[in-house]
This record gives sequence, structure tokens and C-alpha cells, in this order.
Amino acid sequence: MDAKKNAAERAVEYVQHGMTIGLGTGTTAYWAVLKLGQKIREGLHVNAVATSVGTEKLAKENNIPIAPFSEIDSIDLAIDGADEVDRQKNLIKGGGGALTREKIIAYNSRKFIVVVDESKLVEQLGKFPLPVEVLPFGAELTLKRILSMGVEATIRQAENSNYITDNGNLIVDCRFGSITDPSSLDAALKTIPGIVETGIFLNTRVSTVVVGFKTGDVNEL
Ligand SMILES: O=C[C@H](O)[C@H](O)[C@H](O)COP(=O)(O)O
Repeated sequence: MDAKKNAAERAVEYVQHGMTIGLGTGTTAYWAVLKLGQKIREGLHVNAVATSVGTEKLAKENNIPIAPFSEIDSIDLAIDGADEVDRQKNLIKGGGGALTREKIIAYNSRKFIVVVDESKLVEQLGKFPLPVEVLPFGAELTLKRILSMGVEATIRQAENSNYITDNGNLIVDCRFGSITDPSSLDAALKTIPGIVETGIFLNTRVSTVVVGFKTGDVNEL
């Protein structure tokens, strides 16, 4: 756990007075929210937007002010986790189902810092099943179109029913095995009506990847 915590806490060092911060989702971003809460208690003034209902709740519990989107123009810095990071700093995200909100926040952030432990570093994306957010309407057809790409794909399940995102949608987990061209795959998936967003985050949006190691070291890529 310390590797995730160390990476997240290093990323929070980039936060400056007066910034608007994008708060990520997941077990790594969790530590960034806690650290930011501590800094606010020590006198730092920032406001924030959250990438999930869960993170917004955690932020409020830690006295982090949440700004309505109508009151901000852009985000200075977003800090978020990832499920896989390749050598070019392309990402797979969405293991926690928050990919669409996370992509909106990342896209609108001047600086996007990804926080991971070393287990997330891969040569090529795709071992982690790619999460794709899909509208419930016609989802069976949308799934068939995804399957016709020759990939094994299933609708994510919660306890006794389909997993539902904060946006009221479904997640299809796609087992591509190896993704040689993330940009083309992202574009191809988005030609299918019913797909809201994919968990592929291209490196053009990633400013820095902060990696925590079991040894206690933290590296920035
Ligand atoms: O939907 C969830 C997000 O993309 C997470 O940031 C990602 O799944 C990594 O989560 P964790 O830090 O818990 O491994």
C-alpha cells in the first residue's frame, strides 16, 4: 500500500495555493485526497472537482471544497490513478468504472499527473481488460458490435446485476490481450454508437507519471 501512498503524496506536492484540482478515483488517488485534506487543514486554499460520486464524498469528508463546474473555466492540476501505463505513457483506466468523468477532468486540466505503483507499468497495454462505458439502451447490440472486432468482452457485473456507473451506464470489459496502437483502437471503438467513452487515455494528455516502488522509492516519468 505504501507504494501507492508515496506516489500520491508526491503528486500532491505539485498543488499550489489558489489552484483548482481534479480529484481522481481509486485506491491510489484516495491517498492524494487525504493528503490534500491535510494540507487544507494546515492552511492551503484550493478548490476541487471530483471524478466520481465516491471521491466527492471523500473530499467533503476531508474538508476539500468542491466547486460547481459552472464556476470554473478549467482545472489547473488533476491527480488520478491508472490500471496500466505503457512505456509511452498511454494508459488504461476505468477499473473502478469512473473512466468517462476521469477523461473529462483530464482533458480539461492544464497538468495531469498519474499516480501508480510499479505493478501498473507494462510494455504494452491490454493485459488489463479495457473498460468501455456503454449506454444501457441497445447495450446487447453494442456488445455484439464490440465482439465483432474479435475481442472477448463481457458486461461488468456487480453483486447480482450489471454494474452501473455514476452516469447510469454499463461497463463492457474488453480483453484485447495486447493493444499495439491505442490511438487507433480508441478511435475504432468510438465509431460504435452506444459507446460513451473508452478507458484508453493517450499520452498526449499525460504530463507526468509518478511511480511508487515497494522499496519506498518514488520516480517521476
Ligand atoms: O475507474 C477507476 C480509475 O480509472 C482508477 O484510477 C484506476 O482503476 C486505478 O485504480 P487503483 O488506483 O485503485 O488501482
